[in-house]
Amino acid sequence: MPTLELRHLSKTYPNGAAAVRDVSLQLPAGVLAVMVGPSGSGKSTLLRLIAGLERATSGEVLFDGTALSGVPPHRRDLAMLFQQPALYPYLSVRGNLAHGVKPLRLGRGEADHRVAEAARLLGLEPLLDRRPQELSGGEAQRVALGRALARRPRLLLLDEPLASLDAALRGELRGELRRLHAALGGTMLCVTHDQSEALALADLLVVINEGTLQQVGPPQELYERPANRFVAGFLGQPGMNLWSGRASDHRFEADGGAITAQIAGVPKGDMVLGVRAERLRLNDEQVPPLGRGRVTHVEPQGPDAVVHLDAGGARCAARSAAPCCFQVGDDVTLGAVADDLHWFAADAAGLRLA
Ligand SMILES: Nc1ncnc2c1ncn2[C@@H]1O[C@H](COP(=O)(O)OP(=O)(O)OP(=O)(O)O)[C@@H](O)[C@H]1O
Repeated sequence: MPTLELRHLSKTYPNGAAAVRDVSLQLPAGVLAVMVGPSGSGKSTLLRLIAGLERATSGEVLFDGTALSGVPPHRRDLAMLFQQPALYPYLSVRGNLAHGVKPLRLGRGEADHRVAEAARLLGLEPLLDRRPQELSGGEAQRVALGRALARRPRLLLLDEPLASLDAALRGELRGELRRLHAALGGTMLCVTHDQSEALALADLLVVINEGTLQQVGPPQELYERPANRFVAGFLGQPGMNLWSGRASDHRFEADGGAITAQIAGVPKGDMVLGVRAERLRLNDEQVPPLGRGRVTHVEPQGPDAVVHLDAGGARCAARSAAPCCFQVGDDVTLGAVADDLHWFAADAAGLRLA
């Protein structure tokens, strides 16, 4: 039985914003799921609906098969962690952790044990007597996480918990979240708009756009076989190269004519060709050619570089090992093996064809 199930969940705010549209989703027990999507795509609204902080316009949230409508937030066996940790300024770290378990009315011994365990797991022991204003941003976020974990909720909802931290701390806390999840079990649903964070964290990735669920699955599967053009373009740094064009007689020609490819097994007509930047080969005679492009700029990224190109008026990008041998203005051959070509419908839904 899945822990959390959303059935045809929709939310339209009184101002007419349709933030969540007919979302159905099942999260198996014990999974670390990460929801990702652009700003304004409805991620926070979905979390708030699950937590009971917003009322759904239609549809249901079920927990272990039981509908939660009418169950107030504090009666749901879940904890929610926000982007800005809301700690009680007049309580010490110990007091803040203890406050998390207060509503559970545990015996003194058990409450103390939960606080000590959360402090140990999150490395907060040296900070237990400090006040929130004496903590760094990362420490404060760890206390908020510890307070949520001390309750041992069966479902932990995290809304951009790492967004206010610098890159190094984000990486550290990301590792901690994974470790805590492995140590404590329970189901976690974490929201982020940072897709590289999502790829690194998730057992299960949930992609949402304009309030609509786009695809759910293991991150690598979504990266390698995106279900539609949105997922293809959203995941990846940079997102997948996408060329609109037309196919006929086993041959695709992109608008502008600079890119062509052989195709089999897809219908004729308007469609979109996709190739991941790391699979787009430059001046590589070993792979079938797709066409030609001109280098517009080169972005060094340490171990490799992103080479941006113009191919017949369409922009695209390729990854090239460092040191990068391409320069602005270079005219290069683009190529890719057949297995690295993705085909999508040209209509608004943009579903994967092959
Ligand atoms: N309380 C509200 N009243 C009216 N409209 C709202 C409210 N909260 C959110 N919205 C609208 O609903 C849509 C989804 O917002 P939501 O905050 O859920 O998106 P998000 O994906 O979490 O965005 P972000 O990544 O920027 O936090 C947006 O169009 C937003 O303007």
